[in-house]
Amino acid sequence: MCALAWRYAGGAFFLLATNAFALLIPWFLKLAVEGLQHPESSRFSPGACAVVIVFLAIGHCVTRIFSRTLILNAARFIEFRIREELFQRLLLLDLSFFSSTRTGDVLSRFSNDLTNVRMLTGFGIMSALNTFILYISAVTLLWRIHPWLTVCAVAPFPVMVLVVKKVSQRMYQRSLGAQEELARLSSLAEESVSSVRLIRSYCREEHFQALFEDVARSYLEQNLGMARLRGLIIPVMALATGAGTLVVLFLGGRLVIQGAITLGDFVAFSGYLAMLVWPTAMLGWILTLSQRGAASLSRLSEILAADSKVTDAPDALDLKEVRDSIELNQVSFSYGDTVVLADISCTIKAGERVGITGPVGSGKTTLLRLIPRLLPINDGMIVIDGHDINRISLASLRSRIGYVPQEAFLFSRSIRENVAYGDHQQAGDVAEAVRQAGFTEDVEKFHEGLETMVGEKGVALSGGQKQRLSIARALLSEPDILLLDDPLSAVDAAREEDILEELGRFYGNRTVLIVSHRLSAFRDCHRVLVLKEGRIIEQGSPVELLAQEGVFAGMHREQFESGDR
Ligand SMILES: Nc1ncnc2c1ncn2[C@@H]1O[C@H](COP(=O)(O)OP(=O)(O)OP(=O)(O)O)[C@@H](O)[C@H]1O
Repeated sequence: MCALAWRYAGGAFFLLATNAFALLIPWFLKLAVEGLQHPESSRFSPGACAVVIVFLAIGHCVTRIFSRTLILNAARFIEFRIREELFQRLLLLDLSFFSSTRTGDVLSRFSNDLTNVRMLTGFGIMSALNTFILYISAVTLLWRIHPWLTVCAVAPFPVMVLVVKKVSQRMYQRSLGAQEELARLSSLAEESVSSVRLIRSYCREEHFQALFEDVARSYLEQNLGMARLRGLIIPVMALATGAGTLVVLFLGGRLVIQGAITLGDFVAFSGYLAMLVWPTAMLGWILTLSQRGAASLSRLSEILAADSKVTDAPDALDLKEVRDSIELNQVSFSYGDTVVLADISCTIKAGERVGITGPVGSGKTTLLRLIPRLLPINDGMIVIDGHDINRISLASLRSRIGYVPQEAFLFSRSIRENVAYGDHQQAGDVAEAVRQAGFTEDVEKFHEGLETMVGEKGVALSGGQKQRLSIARALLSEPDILLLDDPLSAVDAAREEDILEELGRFYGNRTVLIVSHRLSAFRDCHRVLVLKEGRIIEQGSPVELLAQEGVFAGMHREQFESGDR
């Protein structure tokens, strides 16, 4: 049996013990009362009963601690494992999952849904077990004292279960609402803090103040509503207990007078009935908890069971180095029903530098993302060094490729750590990569050089600096293939010249694909592909394309005239 099952089994054992101790207390109270009434015929003196009750109370307390610790900790372990697995799955999921799922939604699965599952597997299971044990044993004992009195006394209980279930459901809705308002409040506060300059320059302080007040008020109302509901539960329980006690007092009292039950029986009966009140209220809560937990489990399993199209084939091979060409054979790609790339075929020889340009949305980024398998190929095939990339292990394929995405993502760490991010062996020369990316001059201006912290998402760096850091990160791993997605869009023309000079030296024998709107980025390229609506409409060396007088030549003319070369 696994450790978790042992914890639950141990927890159940201690729950049994704790209930046994609890149930014996009213029984000894009964014996004590009978001892007081008939000292001559009773087996235990009231004093002996009091001592036993003290020991029973201690036993009850100790076993309760063990049962709670074992079961609630088991739930914590379950939560820990699901969280781990969830995160592992998230890192493996296809990019399409992230395009179709909101970040807030993913985060809420990590917080709300995991909490619901923990509550179900901890408190839920413990309370269900406890209620089950207590009901079986207490009702049996009540029945033994007097069957009809038992039926009358527990009659109001189903009403209590229904009311608590209803109230706890509404409380859950309120708590969801409150959490959503809190999330809105936090993101509004974060947005306001990060855009404080913009708010001031447009004199929008009052507007944001009013917006914040609205959300804060709605958060307050949700919480007040929750407090009102919570306040309802106690009177409901008191009502049900009172009704039960009234029945016991009225009917039970008469039974004592008639001599059908003893006074001790009456005391024990009242004790057992009181013990049932809390577990009965719990029953309503457990029902809500299990509905909520089941819904959360199914939301979590959507991620846990989500299919990833980009995975390693069972017999995936390791790509040690890339010596040969990259071939694209009739490659197509669609986002849903929208065709983004159609029938792309071309061969990029080893060491060739290929520029890719075309209008906005023509599929350039998508084409680059297909090569390291960041997106799955819908149709056709990409072959590197004679191997279909779907048969190459993802880790080895990606380790041979340096990819500089359009938007540089930086972690809030130092420049050095950001550059060395992909260098698992920490063998690369960070300073050299920084130099090759044309970033040295900027780094030297910072007091702490490479150790400068870049702030959250690199707020302390300019757009161009972020891009160059991103290039340095890709260069550090000395890749055989370099994929650059508009890497110089935020870099000024003078700096672009220097970076291209440095990059040109780094290119060496590497195969390079560089996407750019600025044609000047293609100065070292042997060939340029022009994409339009997902198809290659022109290709050739820059000189050949200029001579063709097509789209490329038109773009060149425009940029030449506007001075953006
Ligand atoms: N995650 C996505 N989900 C749905 N459609 C997408 C997604 N990403 C891109 N697209 C669409 O695919 C098309 C091609 O996008 P892509 O980013 O490849 O174009 P691009 O040529 O690189 O554009 P740009 O020059 O602006 O960088 C666009 O029409 C875009 O709207």
